[in-house]
Amino acid sequence: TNNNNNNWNGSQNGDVEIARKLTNEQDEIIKKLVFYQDEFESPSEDDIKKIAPFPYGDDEDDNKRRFQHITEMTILTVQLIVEFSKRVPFFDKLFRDDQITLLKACSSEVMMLRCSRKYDIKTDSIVYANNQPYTRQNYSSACIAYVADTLFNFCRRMHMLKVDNAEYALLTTIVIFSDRPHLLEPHKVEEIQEKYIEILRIYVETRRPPNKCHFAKLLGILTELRTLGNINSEMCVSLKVQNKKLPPFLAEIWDIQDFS
Ligand SMILES: Cc1nc(-c2ccccc2Cl)n(NC(=O)c2ccc3c(c2C)OCCO3)c1C(C)C
Repeated sequence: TNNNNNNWNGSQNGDVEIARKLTNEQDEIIKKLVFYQDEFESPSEDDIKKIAPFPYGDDEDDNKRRFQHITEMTILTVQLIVEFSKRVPFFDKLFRDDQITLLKACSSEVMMLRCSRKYDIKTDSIVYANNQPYTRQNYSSACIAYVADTLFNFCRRMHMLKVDNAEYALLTTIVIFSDRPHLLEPHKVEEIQEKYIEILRIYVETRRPPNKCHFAKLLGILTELRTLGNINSEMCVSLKVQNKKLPPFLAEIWDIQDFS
C-alpha cells in the first residue's frame, strides 16, 4: 500500500471486500422470511372455492369470467402479501402511512415474482394455488393479451436463474422496501432495504461460485419488476377506459382514480 494508508483499490485502512459469513441475526432473518413465504404462499383451498372458477371455454362470456377469476385471485394474493409483510422484520418500524404506500406500490411487482415462482417450464404455464394452470393462451384470452408474453417471458428468465427459496424471500422483501413516491421516511426505508440487500449479497456469495455474478442478476430483476409493475398500472388505466371495472379493492390499492 502507499504511504497514506490507501490500498491499491483506493479502499481506506485496508478493509478490502472479503467473503463474509452471515451473522446469526442475518441467518435468523432468512429463516423467518422463508417460513412466512411458505406460510402465505397460496390462497387456501376454501378461499379458492369461494371465487368464480377459471372457465376454459372460449366464448365472450368465458373471457369475462376469466377476467373476473383473475381479479378475485389477485385480491386473495394481495391479502397474502399484506400478511407476509406484517411478519417482515423492521416493517413494523415504519409509519402506518409508509407501510400502506409500500404495499400499494409493491403488490403488483411481488405478484409477478410469485407467478414466476409457480412457473412450470415443461408446460409453459403458471400453476397457481389450485393446481390449475394459466397458460399464455388462456391468460391472453382473459382480455389482457399483450401482457401475457411479457409475463411468461419474465417467468422463463427467472426459471433460468434457478432462484432458490431464500433468494425469492429476500427479493420479495427487497421489493417491499423499494423507494416509492410520497414516503414520509424514504431514508429509513432505504436503510432497511440496504440491510436485506447485504444479506442477499452474503447469502449468494456463500452459496454460489462467485464468477456467476448471480447477485448482480438478482438485483437486475428488481429493475425488471419495476417495469412490469408500471405496465400493470398503465393497464389498470386502460381497463378503466374500456370500462372493465376493477373491483374497488384493486382500484384503491392501485390508485385508479375514479374519473367519473
Ligand atoms: C386483476 C389483475 N391481476 C393482475 C396480476 C395477475 C398476476 C400477477 C400480477 C398481476 Cl398485477 N393484473 N395484472 C396483470 O395480469 C398484468 C398486467 C400487466 C402486465 C403483466 C400482468 C401479469 O405482466 C407483464 C407486464 O405487464 C390484473 C389486472 C390489472 C388485469
